[in-house]
Amino acid sequence: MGNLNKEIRDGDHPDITEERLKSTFDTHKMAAQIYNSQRAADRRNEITSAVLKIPELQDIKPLPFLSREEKVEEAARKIGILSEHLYDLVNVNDGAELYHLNNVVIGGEGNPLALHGVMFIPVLQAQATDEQKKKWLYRAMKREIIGTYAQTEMGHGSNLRKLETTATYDKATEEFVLNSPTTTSMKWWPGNLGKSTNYAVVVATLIINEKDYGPHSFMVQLRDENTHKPLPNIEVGDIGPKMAYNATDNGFLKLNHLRIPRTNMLMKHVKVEKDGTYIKPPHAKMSYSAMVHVRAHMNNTMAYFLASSLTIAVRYSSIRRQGHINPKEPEVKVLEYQTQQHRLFPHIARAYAFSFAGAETVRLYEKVKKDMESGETELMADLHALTSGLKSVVTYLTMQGIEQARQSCGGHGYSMASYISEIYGIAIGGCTYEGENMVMLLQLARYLMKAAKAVKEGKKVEGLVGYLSAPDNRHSLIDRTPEKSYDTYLKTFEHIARQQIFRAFDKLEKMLTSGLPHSEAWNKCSVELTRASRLHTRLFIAQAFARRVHDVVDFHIKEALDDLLHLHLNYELLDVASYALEDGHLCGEQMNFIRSELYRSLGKIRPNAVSYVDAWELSDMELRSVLGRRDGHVYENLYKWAQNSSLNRTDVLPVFEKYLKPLMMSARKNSKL
Ligand SMILES: CCCCCCCC/C=C\CCCCCCCCCCCC(=O)SCCNC(=O)CCNC(=O)[C@H](O)C(C)(C)COP(=O)(O)OP(=O)(O)OC[C@H]1O[C@@H](n2cnc3c(N)ncnc32)[C@H](O)[C@@H]1OP(=O)(O)O
Ligand SMILES: Cc1cc2nc3c(=O)[nH]c(=O)nc-3n(C[C@H](O)[C@H](O)[C@H](O)COP(=O)(O)OP(=O)(O)OC[C@H]3O[C@@H](n4cnc5c(N)ncnc54)[C@H](O)[C@@H]3O)c2cc1C
Repeated sequence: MGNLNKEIRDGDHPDITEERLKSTFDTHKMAAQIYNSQRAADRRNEITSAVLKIPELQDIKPLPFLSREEKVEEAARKIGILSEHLYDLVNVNDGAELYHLNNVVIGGEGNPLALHGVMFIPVLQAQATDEQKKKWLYRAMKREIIGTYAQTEMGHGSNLRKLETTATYDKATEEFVLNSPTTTSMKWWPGNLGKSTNYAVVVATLIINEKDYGPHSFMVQLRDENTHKPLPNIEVGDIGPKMAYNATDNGFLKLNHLRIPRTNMLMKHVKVEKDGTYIKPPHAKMSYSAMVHVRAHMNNTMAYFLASSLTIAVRYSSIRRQGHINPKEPEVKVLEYQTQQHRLFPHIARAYAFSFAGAETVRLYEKVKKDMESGETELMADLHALTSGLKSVVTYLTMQGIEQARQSCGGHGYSMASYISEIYGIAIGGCTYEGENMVMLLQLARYLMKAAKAVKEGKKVEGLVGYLSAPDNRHSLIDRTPEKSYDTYLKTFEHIARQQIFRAFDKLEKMLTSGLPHSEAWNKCSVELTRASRLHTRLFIAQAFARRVHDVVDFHIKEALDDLLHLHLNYELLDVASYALEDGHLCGEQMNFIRSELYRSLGKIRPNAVSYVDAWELSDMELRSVLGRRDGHVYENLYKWAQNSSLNRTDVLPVFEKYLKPLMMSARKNSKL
């Protein structure tokens, strides 16, 4: 039998090999859990190997040394080369394969086709009629045209009902007139809008006979297909540098009474007839499908970002030696410190949890998408609630985890050589895009309040909120169950979420009864409401983790996942324990029990720590991190990496003659006086 950890190679740093030899599970079999099938895990590695054989697809130099313009150019150059090899490298109908290809070759900072693939094509698939698909979708899929999704404006992103861009129907010419009447009405932020795309699905407020019908989607050609020059009545450009995503040209767009044919409104579900008659869609929010598409996939992209930074931090912690635990012995790997383990291991567990919750979410999304094609909309509210909560909680916890990973690498974590700060910048965009986190937590809260009302009225609720009408224990039985039975943990999470949901509900009801208008009462309860949404979502994540562990057949994989789940449940419970202490559901003694289980878990995870992150099978090419190198040879490569700095091209910079020398000369002269 070969090594269980598949990353072991001759010549690697002995400290990292020592870690890998301790693995109790086959890391490639674990990858099958993370990527949902052995085939998917195999394909990732096959794609990486194939890419490594194409020299033009390698980074020209480490990305942090490129200027913004060079980053934009480098991403476009690679997209061009990828286009030639695409059909040999991936199954183009498999989103996971495309995403992996993107991560290996280009990385997370963006590329000209990102929004084209992530939103433009999905919105056409979901909202275009067959005729419209013939006109745009098939061309888009062949990349004859490149598009984006232009919704957010300078003045409005969250509140779509107040978008200022108007699409006014002109019955006489059977056209819509698209207009940006104010500075704040300019589209602002859409990815790749600035310079790369020649088409956009523009979301504008539909006006017919002076009546406002709310946001609708329109296809707009932005640029000439040959010259790429902006078309008349269109002003378009880049919004400038951002915290990250700097290979992406997020853009602005001003439409000056631009006329487009009536048939450019996406009309699969909703229609404006020639005479201006408006025909409603089966569900008012069907036009929000592209956003739900991205939200449903965000758990997995966040899990990926979190796992990337943890791979870097855990590998580095296994070769970084500093300080002593036993003064008579050599300096220890920093991974031996309990504080380091506590800082990193719970986030490893979260990355796995997000991936498992993500798989369930994508399954529900696929079902709803299929239902919607035939006009069936029953599950849309469930999906919207679930994805709203998850996108908010998962992005926020990912942000925390990545920052802990960075700090756990000490000074070198702060260097771009770690690449963690770039991953952080990219990932935290997710707290904002696709619905600002608080706004989306409040969307979930609407759903939870409806369920709470039903329960109060004596009705039974089911599905995601079924636990609200299930029997509850007054006191948690957490310390009175056999090992590896997680039922009592999950029941405790249920209790906490239920209590908070009803606390928020009661507060809201009390305010409404006192005569406060609903929107004011809602605002005054909104912190409590967002807490309810978070607890409900964290319960779902824990349940999804437990469901996956329950389903695993392979003994060693199950045992290893079980250890992570145990850590997850204890860590997360401690994080939210104050809610259960408040009403005596948990007592001080049980808190001690949870704490000691947590510490025991850290010890159990420790020997497998490197293998848990190796199981994500993130190649050096995609990690782009000196600290996270698979072979553990960090120090010599850190020195090599620094040689890329343009400041090192000469021993003496011109600034010396220009500024520093005069400064020192004058100081010396003065001190002689
Ligand atoms: C050749 C080479 C190939 C190489 C391969 C390359 C491939 C590239 C691959 C990978 C690259 C990856 C790159 C990733 C890039 C990152 C992408 C970033 C994308 C970011 C894009 C955006 O941000 S787009 C803009 C997003 N904007 C938002 O999300 C706005 C948020 N606001 C809203 O969504 C809405 O305003 C609101 C939901 C908050 C409120 O809406 P509204 O005012 O209309 O409703 P109400 O609050 O009144 O609610 C009424 C009622 O409706 C229900 N509801 C709302 N939404 C939905 C819904 N979607 N579905 C179902 N129901 C919904 C709501 O719950 C209410 O129900 P009630 O019953 O009345 O309570
Ligand atoms: C990296 C990145 C990529 C993006 N890509 C695209 C794209 O491709 N296409 C596109 O159309 N857009 C894109 N966006 C825009 C993005 O979708 C919006 O910025 C986002 O939806 C948030 O909206 P906002 O900017 O209006 O925030 P605001 O709503 O102005 O948020 C500001 C504050 O107000 C609070 N707030 C607002 N409303 C409420 C409320 N009702 N209740 C309580 N609090 C509230 C928020 O919680 C937040 O704290 C992108 C943004 C980023 C950062």
